[in-house]
Amino acid sequence: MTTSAPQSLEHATFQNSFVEEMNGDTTFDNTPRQVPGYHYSRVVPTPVADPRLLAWSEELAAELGLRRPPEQGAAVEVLAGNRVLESMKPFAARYGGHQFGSWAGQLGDGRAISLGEVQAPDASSWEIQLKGAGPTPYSRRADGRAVLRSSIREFLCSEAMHHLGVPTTRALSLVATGDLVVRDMFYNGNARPEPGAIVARVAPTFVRFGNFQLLAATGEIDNLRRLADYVIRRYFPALGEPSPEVYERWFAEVCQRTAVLMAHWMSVGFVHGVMNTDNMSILGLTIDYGPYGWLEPYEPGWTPNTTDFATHRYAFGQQPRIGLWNLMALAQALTPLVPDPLALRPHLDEYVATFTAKRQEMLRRKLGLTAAAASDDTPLLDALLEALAAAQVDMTIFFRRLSHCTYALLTQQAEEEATWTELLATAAYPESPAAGLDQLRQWLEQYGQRVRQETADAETIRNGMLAANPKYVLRNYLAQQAIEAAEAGDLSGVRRLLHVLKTPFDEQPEHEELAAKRPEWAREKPGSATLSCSS
Ligand SMILES: Nc1ncnc2c1ncn2[C@@H]1O[C@H](COP(=O)(O)OP(=O)(O)OP(=O)(O)O)[C@@H](O)[C@H]1O
Ligand SMILES: [Mg+2]
Repeated sequence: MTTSAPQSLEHATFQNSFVEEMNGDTTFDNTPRQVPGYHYSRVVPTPVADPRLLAWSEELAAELGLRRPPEQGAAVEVLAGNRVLESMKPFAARYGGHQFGSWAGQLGDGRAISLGEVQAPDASSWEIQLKGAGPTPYSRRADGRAVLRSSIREFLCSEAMHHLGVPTTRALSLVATGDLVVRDMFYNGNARPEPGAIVARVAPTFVRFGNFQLLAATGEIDNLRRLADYVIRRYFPALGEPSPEVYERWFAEVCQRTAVLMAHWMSVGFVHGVMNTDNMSILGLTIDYGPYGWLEPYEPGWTPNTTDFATHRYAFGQQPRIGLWNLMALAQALTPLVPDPLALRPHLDEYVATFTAKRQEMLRRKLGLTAAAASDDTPLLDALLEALAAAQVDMTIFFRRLSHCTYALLTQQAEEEATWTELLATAAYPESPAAGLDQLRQWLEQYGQRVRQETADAETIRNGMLAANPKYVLRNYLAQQAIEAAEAGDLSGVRRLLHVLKTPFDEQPEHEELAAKRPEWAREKPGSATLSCSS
């Protein structure tokens, strides 16, 4: 793919670096089993009945130099796994992981099948992976498939996160399979057939913490080193040729990237929902859009994942801590590669420092504050997070409105007290505690004093804030409404969200209703307020 004219996917030439450089199980036997000694298993996607293109990411396709295919035809056959190109060597990766804090042993790609890598016009290399493409040796007792509702969620959120500036795997296409998939959505004995779908995901690599963990756990140290060397040479070339010192620097880099990722999630109100170590990208990307959710009322203890209701291990406010826990698990796995395992420890402390600094920097941007040597804003920022948790206002609306209110304050367009009253009324939910709203009002008064010390003009401050506080995020109820319509054959909701979420920082007045607070009906609604891992 070196020509500049976009080409159709079926004419792309794939490279297969993972397959060629790693150790592969080439039995092509999909019997669920342990696959010791290997990094991956060669597999072939299982064809589906009637693949049709439902959605396509124009921006990602442009980056990859690909042309939008028609609804049916050769390219869609590739995106559904019905057609394997000659240059492809599809595989399922072998990995393990800690699930909800417990070591789960071998997991692996049970329904994701990588097709290989394509080279973009800018010479960057991108792996394309089909999620829901059929059984692999890692499917355990499951079917290797994915349903339409979870595939819509993965497709939309991957692209929405990218346009918000959050590091993430991408989604190129959403394809309906024409097959039915049986799922018990809440594991309560109500299994039903649902339409199946496949998302083509795209990332430089999908290697996870769990790939390393499994090799360490089974004592496959040569394979562990080989995987680390592959990842470092291909994805962290600036660190130099692999050596014990380079392994350490690489771990430090993974800590940094994970810290930055956590700061991004906290800044936009994203709750991943299943931060198991098999869902942690070695590149620091958001990976696996399962039972995720977006904070509406600001509640640090909130998670949409019903599987996690007992412990709230992966609740919004826990995420930075879990990032650290997961990095400790990765450090444990990498100890055979470094002479002094204790040498990895300081990088875990650096994770905390990087997260704290990045979080503060992002919060200051959201508030229109520049780092002033004269004032330490830490107490103000900490007090904001406490006040938001006490008031439980809508996070996205609060910050977006604040951008406009700050402008009004600085230009003296409105009286300060009235400005804050309007802001709180706009962002509050019926259940927002009155005492919490008072606390947030007091915080706003302190903030008013602080922001007046900024030297930039009001318009610059407002524009900076508007570029840091999105108007549109993939609210839980909006995704659910689009899914229900899509299941009834109407894809306009999916397409509209895809379109609006491309420019989440723009006003887009014609789409104002997609910026609305969660309606009361959505408060407890399954699929909106609550989700499970059944997908
Ligand atoms: N329907 C399924 N068929 C086979 N394996 C599955 C299925 N659903 C999940 N798995 C496997 O169960 C494990 C944990 O699932 P999890 O929900 O984290 O992943 P996922 O949503 O399938 O995928 P990914 O992490 O690739 O986005 C993984 O090994 C995954 O491949
Ligand atoms: Mg997963």
